[in-house]
Amino acid sequence: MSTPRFSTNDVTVVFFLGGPGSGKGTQSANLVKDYGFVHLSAGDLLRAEQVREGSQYGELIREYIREGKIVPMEVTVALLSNAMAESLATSPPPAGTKARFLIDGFPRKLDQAVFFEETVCPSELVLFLDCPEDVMETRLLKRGETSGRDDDNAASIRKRFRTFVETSMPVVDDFKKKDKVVWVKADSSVEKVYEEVKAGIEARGLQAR
Ligand SMILES: Nc1ncnc2c1ncn2[C@@H]1O[C@H](COP(=O)(O)OP(=O)(O)OP(=O)(O)O)[C@@H](O)[C@H]1O
Ligand SMILES: O=c1ccn([C@@H]2O[C@H](COP(=O)(O)O)[C@@H](O)[C@H]2O)c(=O)[nH]1
Repeated sequence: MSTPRFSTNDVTVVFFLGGPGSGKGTQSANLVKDYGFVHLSAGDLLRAEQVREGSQYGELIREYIREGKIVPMEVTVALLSNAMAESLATSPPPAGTKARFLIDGFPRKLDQAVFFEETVCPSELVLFLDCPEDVMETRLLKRGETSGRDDDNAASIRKRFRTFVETSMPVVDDFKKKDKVVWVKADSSVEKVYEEVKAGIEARGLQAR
């Protein structure tokens, strides 16, 4: 078995999961401000790689995202791992503290979770936003009016929901069995959801910084 690239002595990884439109990006902004997390969105990293000049993965990523499918994990894990290394090199955490990474929208498949924890860093916690599909759909269609995202349309949203239920929920269930999940209902206001997020992570020992 390989040694993870980052030690849990230096780095705290929190995976942030939830259906498309459940509010992960929105809540991440609060968590960065109050808890000193570095926010790494797997979807954002993939979208940046998609348009990077010279990327060999641009077309593949575009197709997977439009179809709501999960990009092969080697691509995503390399992007995340490199982003962590770059963050540690350019913005190290305050002396005597561990860097905190909030990894948004990843892992979305069981093999990704295993591969990341074995080769990059074991996670400390999984924060999960639980939101009904009809609420998420309304939010995504509204976001689609301005987001410019290829996948914020009715057809892609349906495919993303299906992938989430069939492939990503088993990841949450697996972490739940390991008692690693902070489970938050996410169909109320941004402020109310954040109160529950804070209470949940603080109960697991993560304090504001
Ligand atoms: N609690 C909330 N109440 C109402 N609207 C919300 C709430 N949380 C987020 N939104 C809005 O819903 C949309 C989706 O939120 P956000 O982008 O944070 O979701 P996400 O889980 O990161 O989605 P994705 O995984 O598709 O990127 C945004 O337009 C956001 O402003
Ligand atoms: O680990 C990941 C994360 C994302 N994707 C692909 O990107 C889109 C959009 O992700 P968001 O989190 O909604 O920004 C997702 O539907 C997947 O196609 C991925 O393949 N792997």
